[in-house]
Amino acid sequence: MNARLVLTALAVLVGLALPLVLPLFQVTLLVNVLIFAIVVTGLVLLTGIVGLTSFGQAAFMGVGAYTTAVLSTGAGWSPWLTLLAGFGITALIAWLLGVATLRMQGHYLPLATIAWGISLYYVFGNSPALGGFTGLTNIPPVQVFGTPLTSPRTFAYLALLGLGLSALGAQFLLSSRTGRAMRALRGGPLVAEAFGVNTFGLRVKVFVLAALLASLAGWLYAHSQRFVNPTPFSLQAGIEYLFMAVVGGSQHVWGGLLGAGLITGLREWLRDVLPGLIGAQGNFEVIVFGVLVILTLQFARRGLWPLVERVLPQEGLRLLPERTRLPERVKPQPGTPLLRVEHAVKQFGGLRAVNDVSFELRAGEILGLIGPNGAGKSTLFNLITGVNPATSGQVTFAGRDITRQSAGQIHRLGLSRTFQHVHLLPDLSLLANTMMGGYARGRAGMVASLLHLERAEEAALQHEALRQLRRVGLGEQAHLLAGNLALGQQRTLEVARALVADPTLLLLDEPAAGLRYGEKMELVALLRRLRDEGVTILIVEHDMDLVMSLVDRLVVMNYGERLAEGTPAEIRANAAVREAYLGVDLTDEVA
Ligand SMILES: Nc1ncnc2c1ncn2[C@@H]1O[C@H](COP(=O)(O)OP(=O)(O)OP(=O)(O)O)[C@@H](O)[C@H]1O
Repeated sequence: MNARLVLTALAVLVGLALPLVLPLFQVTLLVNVLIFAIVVTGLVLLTGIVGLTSFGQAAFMGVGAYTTAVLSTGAGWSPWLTLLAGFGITALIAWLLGVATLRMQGHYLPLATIAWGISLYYVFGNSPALGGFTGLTNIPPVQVFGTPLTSPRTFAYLALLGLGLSALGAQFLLSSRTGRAMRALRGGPLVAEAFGVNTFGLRVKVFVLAALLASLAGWLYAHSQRFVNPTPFSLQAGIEYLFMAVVGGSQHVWGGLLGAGLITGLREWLRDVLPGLIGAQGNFEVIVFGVLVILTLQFARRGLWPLVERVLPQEGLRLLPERTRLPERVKPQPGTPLLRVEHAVKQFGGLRAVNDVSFELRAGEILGLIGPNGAGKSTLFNLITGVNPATSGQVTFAGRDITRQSAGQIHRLGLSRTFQHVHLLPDLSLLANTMMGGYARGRAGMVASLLHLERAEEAALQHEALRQLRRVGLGEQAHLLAGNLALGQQRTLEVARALVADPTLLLLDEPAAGLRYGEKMELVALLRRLRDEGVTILIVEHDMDLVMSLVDRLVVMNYGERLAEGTPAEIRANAAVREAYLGVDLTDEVA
């Protein structure tokens, strides 16, 4: 029996018993904790996982609360209908805000959510139709099977259901293809885009989802209090939700509940004790929260939940039964042209980083791209992978013109890559990291993931990832965390991840950088084995020894131009290349 499952079941049982056994005052507090935890669950997904900060979650909560307050008191709508209305309005606002700000990197979203939080507070407070700063009263109770939930004890079960569904959906999402793409977004769009993720679309979706969770919380809040006023939906409340996420552990769904519980409980306690200690009335607890957040960031950067996690039993590798296999790509015949670069130019202002470079790569070969520092190798690499398009010239891959295509579109045509600086998800297992490479081979979207309806596809991805891990020699470590691997193994893991995409062309960006001699030898052996299995490889590398002993042909660049092209023996004998690599005696080095 899975120990974690038992603990979760116990936690659920305790949760179900609490509304019955606690004194009424504490049940009211519990209801608030559960409602706040729903908002923080959204922040876990948005801020903890994807890395986008929103100060506006309390305002989205306000949209849900005021929608139900207005429609259920003024128009006599059933609260169940007003919940849907709140979702509709929230989704529209969040989508508009997201589309306007999420295309841009940087602080646009946090600033926009601050503006949104402040303005909505004053809209609520200054609208007579919304009751101004006094708010709206006489909100009807929610009815379940004809029974009105008027007591906090019964209402707590509705809040528990709301949080339970939100947390379960969030957990399901995080353990899915979409969840892995969300995690990959955290370090910037580069990796996610390289594996075919529509990064902008995904950011908008997560932002809307987090807003919907806040809206649900607002609806619950309005019907638990039975009145609304603007205070709980102010910018300050929005900041407090971020505090909860940071203190609890913003990358964990359980961390959200822990943070909501700690901050809410602490606030009640401080409100009792602080005025006595200080001798004056005021919101002094906010100062304590500020100190608490600073201390958390100093001593437990990832919040308190990871500390709890350390003492919990660790989860082993749980494989789903494989029912189907992922469809495979038709591979080109060995020797047929696969990639063609023609007169490629890349201009950065006055600098031509790539100047009229042409070469061809045929299926089944390993081609090396070498050149001294600043020769333009990385720029050419970016131009082939769609990270940075060419200023002029043409790049053809698998018979298609990819010159103006995005990284994701090119990836879907069969090009898969590794990175010069390793980009892995250190907190995830090798298996989960490898599965990220198969993103473009899956179909399941966010809704299917939230509902756990993508298990057959997930199983197929798991088994394909495990096959690729075994192929590169990491099968035994599949359950370990990627962050615990040595650099050489991390680079090998990136190769496995790229292979899960079932590529026709594997692009390796300086795979030997930073490796020790033994690790380099292992890498060479692996790449040779892959070539023998028919994988086509383009490798950009500094290490001449490694390149010369591995590749079939070489393209040498210097000052942005193609200096030479040929077999390792021809390149070694080339006088111009020797000159470009002044001080590097190619003959000696390889001997
Ligand atoms: N985004 C950019 N903006 C302006 N100049 C750039 C940009 N990217 C690269 N360059 C310049 O283009 C030239 C080629 O750089 P590139 O990184 O492609 O060379 P490289 O051969 O990969 O070098 P290294 O081996 O050191 O990584 C360099 O002079 C570099 O400063």
